[in-house]
Amino acid sequence: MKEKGLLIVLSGPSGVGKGTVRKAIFSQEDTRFEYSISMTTRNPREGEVDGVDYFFKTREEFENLIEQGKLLEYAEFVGNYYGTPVDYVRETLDSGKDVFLEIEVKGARQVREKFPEGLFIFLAPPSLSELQNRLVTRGTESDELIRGRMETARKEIEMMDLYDYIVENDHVDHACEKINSIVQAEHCRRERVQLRYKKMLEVD
Ligand SMILES: Nc1ncnc2c1ncn2[C@@H]1O[C@H](COP(=O)(O)OP(=O)(O)OP(=O)(O)O)[C@@H](O)[C@H]1O
Ligand SMILES: Nc1nc2c(ncn2[C@@H]2O[C@H](COP(=O)(O)O)[C@@H](O)[C@H]2O)c(=O)[nH]1
Repeated sequence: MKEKGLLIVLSGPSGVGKGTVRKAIFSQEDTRFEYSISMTTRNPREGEVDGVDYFFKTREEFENLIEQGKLLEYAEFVGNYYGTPVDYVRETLDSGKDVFLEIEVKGARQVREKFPEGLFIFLAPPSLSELQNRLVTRGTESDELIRGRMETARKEIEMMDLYDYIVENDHVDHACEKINSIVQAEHCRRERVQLRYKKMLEVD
């Protein structure tokens, strides 16, 4: 039987740099991950493309997806819905490929319940003031929305211990290197465990 892929969940507060780090990882030639494009009800930002950055949905469409059980997880984040399409994730993992999710903390908790064998990585900011600085510099949210995201960030940072690994995003290159090393080490660990089971079963 084909080995299933690894489900990698990158989470952390808004503005910490999840998207930047994910794009840097995916721009590497030898990347072995498949990115799961999320659904959202928020309006596209300038330059965002439907089906590339997100699948943009109306609230009604999103609520229908929830009712039909089409989402692996979903959450309301500062006034908008965000969710992960379940069929894509399951089919890609079944085909043996690693799937990479970039989602907020409430969603990551739901994924943990359904996929306890997943690899959960929290991307942390060097400090709260640097987080705020990144949100302000990005310039995509109003002051009021930034305040909302910062309030949520404080609660999210309290959940950091629920993750398998915490990676500080001080420099994008360092964060990418750490994430790639964690995934590589996790694959080796899992292969060793499987080999040990196989041997045990052969002896019995
Ligand atoms: N290591 C870093 N040092 C300095 N600035 C960074 C770093 N990583 C990302 N940034 C900048 O911080 C801002 C927020 O980054 P990004 O949009 O990737 O965050 P995010 O966590 O994906 O946010 P959201 O969850 O809201 O989508 C961007 O302007 C980005 O260029
Ligand atoms: N629970 C989920 N959270 C998601 C998903 N896709 C993105 N996100 C997170 O939402 C916030 C806000 O995103 P933004 O693009 O409006 O800045 C951020 O933390 C994203 O990581 C998802 O499918 N599920």
